Amino acid sequence: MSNAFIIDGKAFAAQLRQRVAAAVESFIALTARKPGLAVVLVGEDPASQVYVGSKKKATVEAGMNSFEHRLPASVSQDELIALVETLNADAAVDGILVQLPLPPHMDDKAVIAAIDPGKDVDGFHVVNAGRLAVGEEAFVPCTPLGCLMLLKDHMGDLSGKNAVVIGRSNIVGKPMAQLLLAENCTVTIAHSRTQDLPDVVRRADIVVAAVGRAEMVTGDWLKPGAVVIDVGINRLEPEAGQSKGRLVGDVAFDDALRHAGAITPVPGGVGPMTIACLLRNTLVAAHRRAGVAAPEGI
Ligand SMILES: Nc1nc(=O)c2c([nH]1)NC[C@@H]1CN(c3ccc(C(=O)N[C@@H](CCC(=O)O)C(=O)O)cc3)C=[N+]21
Repeated sequence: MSNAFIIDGKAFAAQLRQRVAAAVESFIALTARKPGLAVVLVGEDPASQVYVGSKKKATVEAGMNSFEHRLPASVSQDELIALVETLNADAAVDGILVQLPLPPHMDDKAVIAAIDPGKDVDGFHVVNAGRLAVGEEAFVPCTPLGCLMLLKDHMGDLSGKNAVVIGRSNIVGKPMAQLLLAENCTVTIAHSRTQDLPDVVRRADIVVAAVGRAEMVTGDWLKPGAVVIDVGINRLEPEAGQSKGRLVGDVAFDDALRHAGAITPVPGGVGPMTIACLLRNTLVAAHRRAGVAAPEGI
């Protein structure tokens, strides 16, 4: 079989960011204020600092306000929740993102529960998870939303397709399955206890890999022509003479290329879509809070 089509998430994300930036201009013309995203980072995890930095840059490039709050890892959960409550009450803040993971002395669930669901642009609050599950308008977590956009752009109608989601996290696996179900896919959620995982994956027209294990899905697991969305971002050990290891996904990319119909690369696939969807959700939150209709098709 010939090589798979490579789905360019980076290019799609750049276009989405342009559409968001244009809609931000119209929003400002209408309301005389900029949409605002507050990002809260607790502690000094280097990877989290990089992500927060790129979110800030993208937010400002889209014409929105970025409010960054960096707190020491020693901060108490009550102090963090007090900050979230201040942001809930701040009229200039449309979206609130508390960077995960939080330090071990904190309960992610309690902190997320403190976020106003109308400002929960990560879509992690139980109110948004519940709305998604019952088919009401909800903020959808950015990574699965970005995956769905790439799938629909590449495949068109997804009705009746067999989709296998590998991974059952609240952040990716579960909302991804809900979105695919809403698109009329037949959805299987596979996970670490799934029996005969390669056989389960072999039935899939659509494979979304979100397990966090480097290059776990190999080409022989794939039905020929399957569309593969690789959510994993894993850094390998550095090779001799290198300071940084390579970034790889949960799919063995070169191997999968010979079996798949299409596949997202890592980097340059799902990652950039996550940030673009965060801007998109913030734009939508701003419109809802202002009581004006959000533009179609964003
Ligand atoms: N409350 C919260 N919301 C999040 O959305 C959230 C979070 N916490 N914690 C951490 C994860 C991770 N995450 C990524 C975003 C963009 C890339 C991204 O753009 N990656 C680039 C490359 C990055 C690189 O080179 O290191 C790519 O895949 O092409 C990756 C990962 C958002 N997260």
